[in-house]
Amino acid sequence: MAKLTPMMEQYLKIKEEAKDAILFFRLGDFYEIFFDDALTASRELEITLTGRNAGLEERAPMCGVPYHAAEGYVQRLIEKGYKVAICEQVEEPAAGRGMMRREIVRVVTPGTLMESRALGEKSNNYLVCVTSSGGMTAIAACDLSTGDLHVTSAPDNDEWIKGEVGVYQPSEAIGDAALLDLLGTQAAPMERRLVRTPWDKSREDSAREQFGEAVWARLDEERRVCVARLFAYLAETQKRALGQLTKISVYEPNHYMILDSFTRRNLELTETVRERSKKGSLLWLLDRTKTSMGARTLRRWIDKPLLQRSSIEDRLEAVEHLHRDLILRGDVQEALKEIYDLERLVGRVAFGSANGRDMVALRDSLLQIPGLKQICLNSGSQTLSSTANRMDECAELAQAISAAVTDEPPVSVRDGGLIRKGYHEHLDQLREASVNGKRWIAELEAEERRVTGIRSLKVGYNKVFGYYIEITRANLGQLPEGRYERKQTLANAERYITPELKEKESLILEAEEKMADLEYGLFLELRERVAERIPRLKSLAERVAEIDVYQAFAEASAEKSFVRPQLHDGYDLSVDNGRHPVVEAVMEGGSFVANATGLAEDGANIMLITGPNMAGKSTYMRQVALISIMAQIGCFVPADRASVPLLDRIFTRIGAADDLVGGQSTFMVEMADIQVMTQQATRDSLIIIDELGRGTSTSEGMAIAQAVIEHVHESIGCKALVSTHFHELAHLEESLPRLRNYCMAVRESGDQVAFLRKLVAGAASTSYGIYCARLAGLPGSIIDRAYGLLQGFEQAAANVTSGSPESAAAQAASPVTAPVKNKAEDRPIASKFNNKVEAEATYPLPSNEGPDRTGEVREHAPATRQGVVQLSIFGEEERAPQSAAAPAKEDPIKEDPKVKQMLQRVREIDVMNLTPLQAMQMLNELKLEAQRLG
Ligand SMILES: Nc1ncnc2c1ncn2[C@@H]1O[C@H](COP(=O)(O)OP(=O)(O)OP(=O)(O)O)[C@@H](O)[C@H]1O
Repeated sequence: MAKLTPMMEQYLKIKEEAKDAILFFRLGDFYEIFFDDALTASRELEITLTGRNAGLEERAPMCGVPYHAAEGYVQRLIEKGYKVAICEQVEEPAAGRGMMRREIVRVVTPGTLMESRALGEKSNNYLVCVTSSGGMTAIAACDLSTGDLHVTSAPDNDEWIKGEVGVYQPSEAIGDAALLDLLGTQAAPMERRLVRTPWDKSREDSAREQFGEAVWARLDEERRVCVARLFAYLAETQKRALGQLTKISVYEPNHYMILDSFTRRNLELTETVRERSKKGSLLWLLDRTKTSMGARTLRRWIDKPLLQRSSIEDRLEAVEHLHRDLILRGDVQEALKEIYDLERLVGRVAFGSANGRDMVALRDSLLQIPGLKQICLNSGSQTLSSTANRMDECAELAQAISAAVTDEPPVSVRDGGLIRKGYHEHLDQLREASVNGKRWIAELEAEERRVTGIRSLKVGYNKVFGYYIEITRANLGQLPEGRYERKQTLANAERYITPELKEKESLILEAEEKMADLEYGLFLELRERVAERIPRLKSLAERVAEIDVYQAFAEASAEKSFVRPQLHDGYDLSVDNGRHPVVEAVMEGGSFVANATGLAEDGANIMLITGPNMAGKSTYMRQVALISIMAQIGCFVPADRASVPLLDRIFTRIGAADDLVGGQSTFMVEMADIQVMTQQATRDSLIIIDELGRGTSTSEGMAIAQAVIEHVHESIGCKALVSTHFHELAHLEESLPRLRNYCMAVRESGDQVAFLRKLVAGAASTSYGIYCARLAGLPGSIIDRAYGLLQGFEQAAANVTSGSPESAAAQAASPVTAPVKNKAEDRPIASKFNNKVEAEATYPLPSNEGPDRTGEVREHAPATRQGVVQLSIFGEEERAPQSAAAPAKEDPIKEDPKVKQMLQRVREIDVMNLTPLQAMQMLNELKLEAQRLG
């Protein structure tokens, strides 16, 4: 039996502790990686795979990286989603002893990075822990690099978990395995690849000790469970004190507007849908922050709009002052510019990696605080004053750093040059000794040249021999015998020493070594003092970040002509000349067309928007949501005037963001979203659905769309914006009193169509789909063929008889605004719907009039001016004709004998007993008859 070498035995023992990580095993100047880890690492890092005798029959696969370059390699593995365990030698090598002790000193994971290029300056790097207990799910999110720790909980609910975790865009998740699986299927909305580790170890006692009894006592049970597990993970991976974790911010989910991850993406709050880049998002537009802390806070605010009016008003008050007063804004910006990333600094102090330069940066930042505080106190803004009053200047800390640290310290903290003269007496003495020694040596050169007469004689230094006197071979003859001791012979020169020189040398070296040690010790003392003030520094950082976001809002609002929104506790949402802030910003020459919005409790709360492709429907609907979000984060809004209620939630179902996750079809994704919406929307929510009901057959899509709209209207009662290509749904305005039709105006001239981007009352009647296809540059042959086919379809629809092709049947069915299946199904409609059925015919339009008989809009006059026969089958109950439809009913055209005759025909049909196919045939007969009657 082969026997493992002792080193390999040690390796395998340690590897047991870090099974899910790649183990970096320190051997001298290298980290060596063995076995499967070596196969992975050599592949991922593109480093050579070798082998090492392990005492086994075969050599163990091995690869390695030099320890001084390890950070970059670790980094690359983390970015690829691995964890790395760093194993060091934890005792000095000594002769005659057996194996040196080695231990894992830290496990680096994506969610626990402390300092690396992967940490975006302006974004947090979160590790989340998700646990469920007693019917409640708790989520804790921690950014170890800044010391942020948030925790919340809610009754178990998959949608909530996915949405809430999505807010943090974590790079790593731990906790209950089942919950992690849930996150896995929703990986798409996350910014980065999510590394998941099931984790059930808990350290409640140490967590309680860390945050204090008082804080712990206030946490609900499920939140304690979650934090204790998170804490165990951090303790086991970091293996050091976590001084930066001083505070738990506990929040209730219902204190913020709820935005699920799809809505967040659809509205492009922090990244765009297509490129997933910050550029082009709301965050990008508003980010005028001057500090990294401010930038991270802005992102958090955008992700969590507030629901308490007073808190929003406080923010708006500060923004208003900074918006109005240019000088104030300028002063605040100047002060902020000099403030360093205090949060990350605090993280590095706690982690033990802060160096002299960090201290200088901290000092310079702290020196800005009194000035910033004064500016805010004099600003006249209550919010700014109260924030300033809560700012702890930490003046004694700035002083201590100033007194101790030189102005330009080196990167390393081990090699001296850190501590200022006059700070420490013994250090000054050592320095003096070293300086004197060096002066003596400098003088020695001149003196010996004089005595020997050798002008090229020089005193030099190297690491191996120390100080020496060097004389070139040519001058050796001049050197008096026995003056120096020979030390080293070079090709061209001899090097000598003298006892006195060696004496001075040891003085200097000793002093220097002592100085470096002493300086390091003094620096650690200072860092310790900073560490004691971490909680104060962290809350100072929060205040600074807050002020930074206020000025960013003010700056963007001034530049983009936003106005302060009026918030109220009521229902109605009313906006004059609202704009989409980002679309407007990227459009040249101020050509964005502003549009009003009015959604009222006693008027209409559902806007049904029809209109051609490319008309601006999605932009308009997103703009309404963005205005609400901007108001609720405390920013001014892109409008001439906006009066907005507090929305508890925004749901969006917008086509462009369709990520076909987990093999679901577009239609299934849509239906799943709608299901969540119908379940969770309240009266105070806003629903946005773009192109409701697409993705399935026309009649089924339309049927679903109508049913959903009716449900929103009757059962939820919230504000809703719905766009659809089913122009036939416009009739809903007659039966649903709180729904209004709108469309995007279009001007047709010849075969040109101009999109006016103006929202007007009334319904549109064509999609200009083929026209848009032409704009998109499809070949002329395809466009011509499409127009030809369209005509054919329309013709076929008009002539359809029993057994006709399905496509034609679908076309023919399109005017049937009822969930009639177009596949022949023999049950009568009545048995299927089992309720009141009503039939009605509409009549030909006079040729010079658009469908909008009120005459408000002429520009979207449709191409189809023939009459349609409409057969409506309503669900559940008979709906009395609504007042909105009344003018149409009294229309003199209805008195026309031909029309009367048609209406009579329709009323005679026994719709209740028709099968869907029969209904369609009947419909077409009616159409033909209408045509015959002219
Ligand atoms: N109010 C506006 N003013 C100026 N340009 C606008 C406006 N609204 C939209 N646009 C421009 O029109 C383009 C199309 O807008 P949008 O995507 O909203 O159309 P849509 O009606 O939803 O189209 P589709 O039905 O094809 O999705 C946008 O990319 C934008 O550049």
